[in-house]
Amino acid sequence: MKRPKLLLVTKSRQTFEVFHQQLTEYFKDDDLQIVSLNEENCRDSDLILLSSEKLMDTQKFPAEKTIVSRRGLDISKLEDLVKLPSDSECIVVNNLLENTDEIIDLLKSLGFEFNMHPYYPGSNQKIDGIDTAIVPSVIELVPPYIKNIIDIGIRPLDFSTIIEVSIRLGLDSEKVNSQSTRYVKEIISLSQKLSSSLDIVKNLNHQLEAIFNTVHDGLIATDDHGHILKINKAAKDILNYSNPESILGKNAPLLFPRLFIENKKSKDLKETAIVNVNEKKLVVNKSEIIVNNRKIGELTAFQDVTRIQYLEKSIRKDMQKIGFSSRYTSKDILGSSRKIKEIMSVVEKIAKTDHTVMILGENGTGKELFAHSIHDLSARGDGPLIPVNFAGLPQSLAESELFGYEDGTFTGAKKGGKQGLFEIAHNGTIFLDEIGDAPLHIQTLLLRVLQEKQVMRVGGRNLIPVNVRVIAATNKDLKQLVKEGKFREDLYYRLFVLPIRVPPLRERKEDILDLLHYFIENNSTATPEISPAVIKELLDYDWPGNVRELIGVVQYMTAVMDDNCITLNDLPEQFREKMEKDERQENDLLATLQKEGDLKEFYVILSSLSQAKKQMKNIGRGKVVENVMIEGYNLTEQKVRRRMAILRDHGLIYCGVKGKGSKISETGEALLKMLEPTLKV
Ligand SMILES: Nc1ncnc2c1ncn2[C@@H]1O[C@H](COP(=O)(O)OP(=O)(O)OP(=O)(O)O)[C@@H](O)[C@H]1O
Repeated sequence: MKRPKLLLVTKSRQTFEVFHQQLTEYFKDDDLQIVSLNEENCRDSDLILLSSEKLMDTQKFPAEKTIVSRRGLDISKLEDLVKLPSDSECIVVNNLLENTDEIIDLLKSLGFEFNMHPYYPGSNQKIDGIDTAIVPSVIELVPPYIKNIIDIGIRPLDFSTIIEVSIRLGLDSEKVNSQSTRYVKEIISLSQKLSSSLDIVKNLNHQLEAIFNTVHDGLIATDDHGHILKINKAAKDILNYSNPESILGKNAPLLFPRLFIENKKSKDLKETAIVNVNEKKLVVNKSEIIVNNRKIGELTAFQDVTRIQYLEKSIRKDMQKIGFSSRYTSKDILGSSRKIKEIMSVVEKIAKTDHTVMILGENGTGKELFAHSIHDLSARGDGPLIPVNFAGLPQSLAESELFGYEDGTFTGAKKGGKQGLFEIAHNGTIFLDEIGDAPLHIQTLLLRVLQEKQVMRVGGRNLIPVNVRVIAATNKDLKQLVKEGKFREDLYYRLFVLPIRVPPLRERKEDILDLLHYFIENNSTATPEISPAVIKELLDYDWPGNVRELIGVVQYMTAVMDDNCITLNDLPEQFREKMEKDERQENDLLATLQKEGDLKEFYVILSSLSQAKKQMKNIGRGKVVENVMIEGYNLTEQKVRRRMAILRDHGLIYCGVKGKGSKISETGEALLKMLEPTLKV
């Protein structure tokens, strides 16, 4: 059988080669002879295949055996086109306007909706803002300002043209069929790729939708004309929108005028506006939605302030639970002494200022209690109160605890870094307890925060502004530490803006009874009876550990007492020592007095002075001798003088100089009381 001859007419050599290769893939060499254009071939070819209709005009081809090829796209190059967003602006480049238009038409017919502008030699227009070109292999024609070139390659013959060639030449179509399987496979693989990326997009969309609806902020996305593109559940809840009809596409400013129109007053998009809607106060923020460098609409985000206030409250409650808020208020400070009343009135005044406070006082006097009260009474009372105790803070940790650290600063450091206590105390108060124990390098950093009101995390480079009030406390003599070079003088002056001194308990003994009764009530179910002797011991005691020691003593007494009654036996160790010492001293005194004379003689001298004291009188030796005689004791003035000197030497009486008379002391009265039961006549 004669081998049919196909004349292939193309404009370029490259196209000829692509077509040739394609046809020989489908038809065996011995089935079909493919030839290029010359006169002879034109005459005796069985079929003429033109690559483009334009070629019809170049020469008179016999119409009955001429077909114009339909051209497709190289599937292997389609992927880049598919990835290009559908509303992209691009130029389509080719050698002639009509060839360019042909590609544009083809792409449109395939469903690509890019904004395509023809570009060919001589068109010379520069289209602003376009940086993508679609080009069938002729990359050299692409203008230099284009950054993104999508080469779709030389467009091959459309599959239908190959089928037509096979039919017109009466060729075996079995091979064509088998080849078509490969073509279909390519399409399937491409569409699989596409559908898997579509799946990813679908999943992403799904996740975005979920996030959109999970946030508590109201979110409304609108297009450039204010039509709603998307609205989340929170937005509908906040705006009380329960209309079941679809809200998408509706005009947002018409539907929610207060939210959109009132908010328009803020010119700056980033500005936050407060708008009243349905008796709710909403904080509104707007931002632009930008896609491919183009603004396509706006996102309006809003929160119900009442909800924020509620959240703040519950956070504050949580902070209280973990100790980040004041545990005590001024009502917790007990005591009715003049000193405590004075200090409370100072505390109230100090609390109204925002200055640094330095609380001085011995251990256990209640410095922490005062710090909490100042914070609680201040304008920062609703903010955090962060206590830092330098006595218990390891030196190695002090800096990172106070100032925080950045991610990756040390091995084992928390991912994402950690806030320091100063940052946590923002808008509140930091209580620097036992400040005298702060290491010198930390003192330097503290000074910097106090001066600059900014902190820098360990390993960080940014300064973080903090608004924190400082209350410091110490039981040490800071002035002395400054002299010894252990405390920075500049920090000392920074801290001593408002110093207050909490007096030790022994200087305000009136408070002992208030505190005693309060703590006893707190430590026992039924209020116990307290023997007066115990009260006397408690009032006489020096309380080196102050209120903290008193709490301990009450706990001890209520634990060991019998029959709900506290007696001398229930006093703890430190009292027993004192009582034994007192007893020893008493016995020593009695022994000394007895050595010097009759105890009764001392008794009458003391009793005579005690009587005079009751009458608010100081009496001289002569009067004492007189009184002693009245009592029936015949003591010479000399003897009386000697006994009075002994009493004076033991602190039982005071003797005035030059006839000013003498007076019984408190210890003298105590001894008198002790001797009374046995010696009183
Ligand atoms: N005036 C007061 N009224 C009621 N409780 C008090 C009073 N003063 C102190 N306390 C109680 O005494 C205990 C010790 O007080 P706080 O810890 O405030 O003393 P501090 O001076 O800070 O001691 P330190 O210097 O040892 O830290 C606490 O339990 C506190 O509640």
